[in-house]
Amino acid sequence: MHAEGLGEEVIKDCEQIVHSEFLQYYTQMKQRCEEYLSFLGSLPQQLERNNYTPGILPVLNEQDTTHSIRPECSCSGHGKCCESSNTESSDDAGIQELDESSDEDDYNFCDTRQSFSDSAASPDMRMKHSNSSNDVQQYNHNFVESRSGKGENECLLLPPKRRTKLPEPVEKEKGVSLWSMIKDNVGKDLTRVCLPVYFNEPISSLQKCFEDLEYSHLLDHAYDYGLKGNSVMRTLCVAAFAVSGYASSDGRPCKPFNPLLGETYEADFPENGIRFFSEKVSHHPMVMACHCEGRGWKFWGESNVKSKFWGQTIQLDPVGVLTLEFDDGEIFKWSKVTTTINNLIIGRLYCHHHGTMKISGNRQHSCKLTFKQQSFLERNPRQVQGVVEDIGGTKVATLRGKWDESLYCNVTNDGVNSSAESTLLWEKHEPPTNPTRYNLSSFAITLNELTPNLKEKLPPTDSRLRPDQRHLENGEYDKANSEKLRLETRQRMARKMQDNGWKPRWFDRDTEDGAFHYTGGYWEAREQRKWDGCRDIFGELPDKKTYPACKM
Ligand SMILES: CC(C)CCC[C@@H](C)[C@H]1CC[C@H]2[C@@H]3CC=C4C[C@@H](O)CC[C@]4(C)[C@H]3CC[C@]12C
Repeated sequence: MHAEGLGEEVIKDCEQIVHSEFLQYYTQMKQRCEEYLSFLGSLPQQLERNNYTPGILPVLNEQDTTHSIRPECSCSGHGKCCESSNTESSDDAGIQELDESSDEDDYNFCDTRQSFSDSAASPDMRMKHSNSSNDVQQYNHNFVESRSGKGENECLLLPPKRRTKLPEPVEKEKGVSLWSMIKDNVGKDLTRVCLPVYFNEPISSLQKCFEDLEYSHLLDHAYDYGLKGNSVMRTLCVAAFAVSGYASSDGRPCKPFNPLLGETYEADFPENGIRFFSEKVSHHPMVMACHCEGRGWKFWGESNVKSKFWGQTIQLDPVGVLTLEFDDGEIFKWSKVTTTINNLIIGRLYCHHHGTMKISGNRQHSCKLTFKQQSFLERNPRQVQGVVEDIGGTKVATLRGKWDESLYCNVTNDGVNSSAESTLLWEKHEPPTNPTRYNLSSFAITLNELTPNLKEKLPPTDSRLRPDQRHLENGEYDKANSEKLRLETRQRMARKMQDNGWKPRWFDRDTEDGAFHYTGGYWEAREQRKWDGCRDIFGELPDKKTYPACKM
């Protein structure tokens, strides 16, 4: 370059660029090697677990790819935390249905076909922050990229190929206005109004719970940071994870399906190193319990929202605590903040999240996050701010960003900012290239996929087998509506079943109003396709003779 007459400064710049690109490449390769090594390390166990004949390798690029997560459950973390949440709103990984009390029970279904303008979801493109490129940020970027589907084919783990779009709708969309549905119910509790399927998205609330784990890699980072003794970064990553669960709620105007009592959902995502399971454990009140195992951590909780209808808005206050336990014994607990759904009657329906979330750890650090209340004149809505404090209450790090965009942190030393530059902790994935009318994220698009291979392995209770939801996904609206009505008739028996002592199949609780915890055994039962006690909840109503057999 000297010989070509280039100036010293230009040469330095070039060196810098080459150096930073090399560093980026190096980090990426290191990451991939680590994943590959951990995968290789887990192979003998997997082969043993799956009884593969020696010499015959399992097929890896299928939906049911096995991975290195221990199947057993540990709920030892319950109640160990030094402090629990201070928010009255709370909840689990989760998500639940708007209709908390009687959902579609006393339905007054009317099939008015007018304009369904509210749901014209348009995924808005947001400005990307082009900020500092330090190691953590780069590491996160690479990680996000290798998991976001872009780098899918290069990934050494050969993850199952997941779909990138929903099926083309069979029928033309029907237009129905929400106002036409609720105008005859003014003064009644809107949550009790039964809506036709056009207001639903083809996702059940159990699947929606799993959406909170889209950015589970943050927990993998948190685990690694903790092992290296960096407790502040661990706490920051946990906080980023807790916020990231809200990202997919942006611009989603439709209602998830309310699962039937005993409905379940499994998500085996070896490419993310996680295995998730959830069950609807109570209909009155509506509660879903979930349990997820990742690399070095477990996450569990239950979701249950208390809703208040204010006319043009609905306020949802989640109830329940989420627990995250790392394999080294560190535990964090938190509760979700309040969600308000706005513009129910006029305008574009949207929701916002507000309140304080206290993430309490049982060791050195805890974090307090504030989801700012949205004001009418707010120029910068959806903001989240937070502080990480040590046990003595000293502020050691701050966090800021937006729940629908990204989060940055600043670690402070002795109360002084150690660097003026913020570090990117988390950034929302790009919207899908094939947008859906429900505005689902790329991750959400994959959740209801049912391959023939997976179908064979599922229990009869899995959300993917729910016929009305499947019809909606296929754009068969009339069939979806009639199946929805049939299942709602069935659902009306749920209260009776619960009163008669119905018990969830995979979760249990110590006291009548205690927290549900996973009793284990789902993945083991799946290996043997032994679905004892799992009824065909989506089939025709059982006749009187067989009815008492349903675990009453
Ligand atoms: C009347 C109908 C059409 C309105 C549609 C309402 C949609 C937007 C509502 C229905 C149920 C709601 C969800 C219910 C519960 C939770 C859990 C909470 O911790 C985060 C928000 C979240 C995930 C809500 C997001 C908004 C939601 C999906």
